[in-house]
Amino acid sequence: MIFEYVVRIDRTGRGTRGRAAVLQLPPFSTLTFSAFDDQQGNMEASNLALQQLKISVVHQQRIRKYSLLPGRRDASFCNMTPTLYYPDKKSRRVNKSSDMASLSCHASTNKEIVVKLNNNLSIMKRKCTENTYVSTEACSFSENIQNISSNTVHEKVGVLLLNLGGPETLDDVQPFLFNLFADPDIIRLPRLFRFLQKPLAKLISTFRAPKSKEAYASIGGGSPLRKITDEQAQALKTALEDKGLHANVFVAMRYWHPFTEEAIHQIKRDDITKLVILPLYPQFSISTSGSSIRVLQSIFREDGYFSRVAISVIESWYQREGYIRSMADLIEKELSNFSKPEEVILSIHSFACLGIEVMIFFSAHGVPLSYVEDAGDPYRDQMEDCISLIMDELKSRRVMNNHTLAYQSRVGPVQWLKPYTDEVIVELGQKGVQSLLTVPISFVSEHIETLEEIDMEYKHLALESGITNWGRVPALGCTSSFISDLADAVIEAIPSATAISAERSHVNHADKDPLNYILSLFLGSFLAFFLLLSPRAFSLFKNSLL
Ligand SMILES: C=CC1=C(C)c2cc3[nH]c(cc4nc(cc5[nH]c(cc1n2)c(C)c5CCC(=O)O)C(CCC(=O)O)=C4C)c(C)c3C=C
Ligand SMILES: [Fe+2]
Repeated sequence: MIFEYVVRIDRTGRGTRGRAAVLQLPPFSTLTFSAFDDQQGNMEASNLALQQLKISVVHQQRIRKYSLLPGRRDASFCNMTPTLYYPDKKSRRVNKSSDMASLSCHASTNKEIVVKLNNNLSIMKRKCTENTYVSTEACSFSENIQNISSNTVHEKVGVLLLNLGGPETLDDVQPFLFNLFADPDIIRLPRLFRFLQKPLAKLISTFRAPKSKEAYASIGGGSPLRKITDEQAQALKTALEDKGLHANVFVAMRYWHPFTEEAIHQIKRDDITKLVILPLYPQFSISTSGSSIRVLQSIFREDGYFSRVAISVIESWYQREGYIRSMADLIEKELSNFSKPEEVILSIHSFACLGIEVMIFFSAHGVPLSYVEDAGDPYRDQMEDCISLIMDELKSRRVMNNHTLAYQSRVGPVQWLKPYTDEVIVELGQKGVQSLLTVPISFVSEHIETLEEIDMEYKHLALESGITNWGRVPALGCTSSFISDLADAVIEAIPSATAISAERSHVNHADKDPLNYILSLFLGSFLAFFLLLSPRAFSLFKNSLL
């Protein structure tokens, strides 16, 4: 289904500031906006109009706002896929004058799209489709809801879950760490030094392995990640069946078994024709979802099988109602176990300053600061947004506790996102906070950093710092409301699955340039010599890893 709207640029200034049109969309419909400027008739004005068009998706009481900017594809945001069509290239709106650009959004079940009009824009008219009516104030549709199974009757749908992976035995720890540090999205070396990636990974993994082994030994001798992810995959498959979609669910781990290649083999074996890629990280980071997606992209480009597969990537999903509600449920439940409700209520009014209130302490896995500040990683923004959504949800349930966010698990000598979890715990203790409820927020399974770092190291530090009541919210795991929401995310992503570009990966000519190569060899050897043979640099380097 395609719905089209025309947004008119009104140069007379007669438009109404802040007016909103509410469009109620049936599942799997497409909404196309076009902008045109009938006085000027040029593309620039149309693009400008689209830049000014603010589109929000209503999640019950909450409204998430964002602007659709030309060139920015924000595929997963609010379950909408904005795409700009330029009339001089390939536009469906060929019957109109050339001063149009259109924007199409795939909307999902029960969503309302609110189009906020700025001062000089107005929604002018609706195009096409039967049973549809529209006004400048409100537009709604009464189309039949498309049946999921009819949509996919000739298709074999696959869901590919992406995760980090973890060592299953203590012997796996060093090779697992090698795979992790050999990832150019984890240790981001300048191009000139890329050839040092593997030797450096070998060095760092060898130094770090004893400390990591100790941590894995303390949680039973290995990571629980594979088992939990397999359980989540099975639960997701069942939830999809319950919602009428038969799909095979695969797991691709980035640094340990089952590796991405193993999942790819299974996808081909099962003749999958539509694939939804779902990272098990709620927020996007270059170092997590980004790294796994990069590996997949290169496989898809090289393997002809995937030119026939329609693919949809859900890059992040922290903003989904089901996830936010499930997190709020866990926090609320843990708060009620933590302290008697009267205590919480009293603390809100009068005892907060005495430190009686339970502080909700979100602890996210950190990333180096340079990822966010230099490489444009949206991780910190998404994390902050995620936390404010959870807190809004809690407030709507009258849970009024204070909260704070800090970043844990830093590795190496560089600066990571601040504040650091360990430092904040000490500060809170000094300020007289007595009760802390820790919420691991960047991951949906129990893993080494919840079971060892939070439950053992941080708990110990908190108790030492004067915090007397310590609690921790469990990871979501297979919580049914959460898995059901992931299933909805998959179903909603299916209509936007498209064939990937047939374009093959190209080798950067700079990589082939002999002068560059010699220069990087020389500088790389110098760095290796400096690190490995200078005792002082060596010990600084080693200490920074431990
Ligand atoms: C959103 C989650 C994660 C981000 C972001 C992330 C970035 C990141 N991690 C390292 C280094 C290590 N991570 C390790 C384990 C680990 N990391 C995550 C998640 C994120 N990492 C998880 C879930 C796990 C645990 C897996 C398990 O076995 O249970 C480890 C190994 C453990 C240890 O030695 O501490 C390292 C090392 C970097 C450098 C980084 C960003 C650049
Ligand atoms: Fe990590």
